[in-house]
Amino acid sequence: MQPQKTREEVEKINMIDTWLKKHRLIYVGATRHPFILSIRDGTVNLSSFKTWLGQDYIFVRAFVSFVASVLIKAWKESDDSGGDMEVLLGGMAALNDEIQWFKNEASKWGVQLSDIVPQKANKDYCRFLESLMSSEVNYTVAITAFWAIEAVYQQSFALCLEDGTNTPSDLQATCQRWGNDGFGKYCHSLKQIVNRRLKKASDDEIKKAEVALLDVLEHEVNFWNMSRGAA
Ligand SMILES: Cc1ncc(CO)c(N)n1
Repeated sequence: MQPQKTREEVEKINMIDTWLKKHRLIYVGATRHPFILSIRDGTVNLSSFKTWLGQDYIFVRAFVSFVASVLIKAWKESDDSGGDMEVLLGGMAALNDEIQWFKNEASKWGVQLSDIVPQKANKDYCRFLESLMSSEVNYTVAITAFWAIEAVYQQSFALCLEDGTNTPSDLQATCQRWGNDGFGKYCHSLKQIVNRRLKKASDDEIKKAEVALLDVLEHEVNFWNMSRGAA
């Protein structure tokens, strides 16, 4: 007979779900933010949307550098039994598309990207990404943050595509970008990598990864809040 698993062992099998249960309220705060709910119910203020668009373009440029740093950590540290590098490379390819998409979208909405000044929440978030790029931060912690950053957008925008929502037709493409099934599957692959790493991680690494997740959720809420300030 197999020895019974302790509660800690059971929790570690799917650490992410354990954490999302534990930090439910802050997760919901990041994934059902009033800005997203306003897109979903069609009451979104267009100046809010444009603010978000311009700020996110700046964020994504920093994010690409962060993803490159995660790829380097994967190469150096991962046993790569899950094909981590391919998943990360796919993410980078999607970001290449995404930068072009932001440029097209900005010109469609009359947003001049060269004039955008990063707001405080954006600068804080980019600085946080930079701190994770340090070689002192290990792969498990960095990829936990990476998954969380992608998952918040996936969950948020998928919410705007559900049946019975009033998402304005000219914002559908934006919601599709992060809310589509392919992006959902990609986030799921990232989550599996994170869970696999956390199962083998030391207590210290696990603690740091949990803090990184909470930091991401807080930065995401502050990021969404910027658009509200513009209304
Ligand atoms: C602020 C923010 N979080 C997450 C993503 C997902 O790529 C993004 N584009 N911007």
